[in-house]
Amino acid sequence: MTADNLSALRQAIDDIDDHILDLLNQRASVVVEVGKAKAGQSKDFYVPSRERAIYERLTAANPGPFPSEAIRKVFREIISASLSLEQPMKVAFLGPQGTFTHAAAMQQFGFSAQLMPQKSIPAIFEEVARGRAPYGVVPVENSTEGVVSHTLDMFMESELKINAEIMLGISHFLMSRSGRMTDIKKVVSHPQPLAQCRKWLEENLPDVPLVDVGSTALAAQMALEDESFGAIASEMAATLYGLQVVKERIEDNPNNFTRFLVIGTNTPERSGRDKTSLMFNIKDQPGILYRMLEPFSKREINLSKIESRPMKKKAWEYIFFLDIEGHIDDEPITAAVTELRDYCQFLKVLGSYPRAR
Ligand SMILES: O=C(O)C(=O)C[C@]1(C(=O)O)C=C[C@@H](O)C=C1
Repeated sequence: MTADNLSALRQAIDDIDDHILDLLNQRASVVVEVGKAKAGQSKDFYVPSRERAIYERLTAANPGPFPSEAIRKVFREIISASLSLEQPMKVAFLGPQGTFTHAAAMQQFGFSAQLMPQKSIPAIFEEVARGRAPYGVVPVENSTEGVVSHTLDMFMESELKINAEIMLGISHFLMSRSGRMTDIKKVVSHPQPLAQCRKWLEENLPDVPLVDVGSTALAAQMALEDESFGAIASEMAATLYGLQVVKERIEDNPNNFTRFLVIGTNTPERSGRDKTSLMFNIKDQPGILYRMLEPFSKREINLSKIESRPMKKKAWEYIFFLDIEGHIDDEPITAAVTELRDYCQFLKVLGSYPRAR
């Protein structure tokens, strides 16, 4: 290739980039108009179903060679930046910076959102309930460790609604100041990641004591202070805190996902592929467990999750959490929930929201 040829190709790229920039600005101007129209109708600024439809339409229409996996990431940032023109998007999440909840919030809301770290799950509910952030992100279940009971318990007291779900593939990284395995005299992390890396730790650091701390990000901060600490945290935490990665992806099960919920004050519009979460307490009667599922099975409504938690106020009474496929405004779902209500002492619809991919 000659130098002339290379500069001609670069000129072609500059021309295309100018065109992309022009189109981005045209798009941003339209989004500002959408914002004004929505404000006039008191509609929500953040519309997860519309965002999902945009990603899916563009991925399906992509002729290549631009990689389809990158389309969501690029448009995630375009939408995030556009949304910030409508309204600065504040999102409370379980901090400190670098937690998996931080990564989930970033995946959902992009870099232009104003992410606000909180000390606890109740603090996130509080920020949203008080209107200091329109949305919050909380972890709800992990594919290997099960539910995050703090989050389910919060729904017992809170009137907030689920607005979206986020699925995040979880990979654990061992990190330290020096990046040398031989310097590690203690391994620190949240109890869940420690449990998820149990086998790897037994095989590779059998005599090193394990220390539980409140979050993976806190573990990363501790490793930054003390060279003899190895922290198990996200790749994002290693970058944020400037730690050296000792070993990547040390989780025993590579199919490790955590599901997060976006909580807000409203119920999002129907998207056509939704999920509804319910919470209820049933009257104690023979056969009741069987009967509570009948309204769903006879309408062929798919249940994606059932979970029970002890009711704190009464011993041996339980609250059920049920996820079903469909939106609460879909006729069969409304009918099934009305029927279920007859067997319940109380029933709360925690939200209808677009299903994650
Ligand atoms: O369609 C809307 O309601 C918009 O506000 C526009 C837009 C976008 O940039 O396309 C921005 C934010 C919403 O969450 C969804 C889509």
